[in-house]
Amino acid sequence: MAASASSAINLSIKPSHTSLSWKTHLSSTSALAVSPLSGHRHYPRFVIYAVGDKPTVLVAEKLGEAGVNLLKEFADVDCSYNLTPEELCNKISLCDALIVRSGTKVSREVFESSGGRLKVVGRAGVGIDNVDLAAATEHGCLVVNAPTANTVAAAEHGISLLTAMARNVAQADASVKAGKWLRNKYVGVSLVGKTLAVMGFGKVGSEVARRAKGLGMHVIAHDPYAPADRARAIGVELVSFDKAIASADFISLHMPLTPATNKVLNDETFAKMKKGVRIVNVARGGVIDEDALVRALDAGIVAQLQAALDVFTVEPPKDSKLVQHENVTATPHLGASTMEAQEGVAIEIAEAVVGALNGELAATAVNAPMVPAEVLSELKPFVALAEKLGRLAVQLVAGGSGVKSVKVTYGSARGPDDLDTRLLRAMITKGLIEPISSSFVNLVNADFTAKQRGLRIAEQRSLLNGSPESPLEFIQVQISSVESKFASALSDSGEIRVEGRVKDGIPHLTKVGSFEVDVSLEGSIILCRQVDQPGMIGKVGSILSEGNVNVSFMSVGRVAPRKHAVMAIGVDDQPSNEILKRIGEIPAVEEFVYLKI
Ligand SMILES: NC(=O)C1=CN([C@@H]2O[C@H](COP(=O)(O)OP(=O)(O)OC[C@H]3O[C@@H](n4cnc5c(N)ncnc54)[C@H](O)[C@@H]3O)[C@@H](O)[C@H]2O)C=CC1
Ligand SMILES: O=C(O)C(=O)COP(=O)(O)O
Repeated sequence: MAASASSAINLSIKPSHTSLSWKTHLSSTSALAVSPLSGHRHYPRFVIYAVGDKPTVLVAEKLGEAGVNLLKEFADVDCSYNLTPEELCNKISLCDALIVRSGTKVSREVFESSGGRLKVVGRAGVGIDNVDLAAATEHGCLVVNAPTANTVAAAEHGISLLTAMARNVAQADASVKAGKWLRNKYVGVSLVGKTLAVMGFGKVGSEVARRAKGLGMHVIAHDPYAPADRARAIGVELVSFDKAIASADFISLHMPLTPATNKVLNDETFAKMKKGVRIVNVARGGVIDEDALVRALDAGIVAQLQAALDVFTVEPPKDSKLVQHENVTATPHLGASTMEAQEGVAIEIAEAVVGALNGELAATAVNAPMVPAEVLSELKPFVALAEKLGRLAVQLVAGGSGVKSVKVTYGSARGPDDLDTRLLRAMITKGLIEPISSSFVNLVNADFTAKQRGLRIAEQRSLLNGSPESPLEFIQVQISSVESKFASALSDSGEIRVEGRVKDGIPHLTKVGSFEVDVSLEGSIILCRQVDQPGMIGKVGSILSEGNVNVSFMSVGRVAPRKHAVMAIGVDDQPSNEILKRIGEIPAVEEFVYLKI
């Protein structure tokens, strides 16, 4: 059994508004808390739900036509380019999704201004450094990108800059246009046999490496996370950062901008480079300390240092010293700008955004687990079960208790590595939190919301014998250190315990406390503890039928004949207060609770 846990503060249970019970806990039949999204809850939708019939997608930067057309089949599309930050914040509360490229800052203010409506941000490209991911996650907003369609375009642009810089193409072009003919001034250097250090050996970096090999260069790479066999397959040696920058004639940057890569080329690192090194940056401006680069260029610390830059810390760049420098070749962030890449990126992001708005898990999710499609289809019924068990368990907690600690046990015949529980944990969290708060919980923000509310969820596996055909046999949810409004839901060790299984694709409640029951988790449930005796099912059934409440399922779990029994009754309709009161007044009924699923 493996256990993992998230950290905790305190989750207070408000006075019951989603469940009713008599005898052990008297409360009124106040209105049920129904979120505007609750109509979708019975579907295994993982991430988000579109609000209204047609969602609205704001496309804030130029997107290829094929992508816009694809979006229009599904959504109202508002293509508004060049919005100021204020205009974006004003518009966003009317949008379910936002699509941007690198030119739009999707800041915390954008998420805060959305009033909870913004559910997907699509980045039509790779780098997501212009999106505040922490704020997106806190607001339950999925961020997806289009990570593959512009790889070749960026690699080709890197190679263009490399070759153009080696032969002073940009400078020579400008001088010819200025009426000069300076054949001696613009003598270049050859690429063949020179060492190229590729910094960041991911998709773009490895394509640059492949092309540079074709130009006869000796290619080394630095990437702490790249698999050695991928490098070996292309004939590239992975080396340390210091070795890469010290031995390179050319350095090409292809890592993302992160706290670790911010200004990774600086005064200190420039000083370690070879004389005459040439640097290409098609990644992000922020990986170079631009002031240090200007200093290195000016001081000639590195003789004939040259740089070819497609990206800048601030775009368009404000530092004219850098872009005006004679040894600098500059392009306006054109790496992804080919016709082919832009069409590809537009389709890739439109499909991801539409999928996410339809509640599918996105394969390119940046701030949520990516679950392969085949795993997803297997897990679907268990995802529904997980949410319902969470929802039931929390409704069994007596008002005033603080839920801090939840233990989830997954009963499975599969090996420990064969079950991805992130989705299940998120849905249990959703079930636990939504009935008692106004929070909207989804796969994106489940762990964050749990942590923020002080809800610790420990997961463990119970390895079962038997056929591993199904990913799971049962899920058990236990809430410890709380009082229950239905004492029979407490296990021998004092935790609220509910357990469920999937039968014929439908989630069933199969255990409450120590009592075995079997009731399908659809509609709502009445749990009743009574002294086991003939006629109980009939009595409860006839009271419900007098209230025109349709019973979908009934099951009785008992410890022994004529001793205590728990009756679980599935009902399609919500019984009135009066009907519930009459059930409570049956003399053999010791306690009961009405639970909304
Ligand atoms: N100029 C442009 O228009 C374009 C720029 N880009 C930028 O290029 C960069 C790379 O893109 P992809 O190759 O698609 O991403 P990727 O994720 O496939 O590759 C990035 C690589 O950088 C590595 N890395 C992470 N931290 C590192 C560190 N501290 N030192 C060295 N390597 C590190 C990662 O392990 C990964 O292998 C991104 O910043 C992206 O935004 C991408 C496309 C177009
Ligand atoms: O994909 C990336 O990371 C890029 O930098 C491309 O940016 P763009 O979409 O052209 O603004």
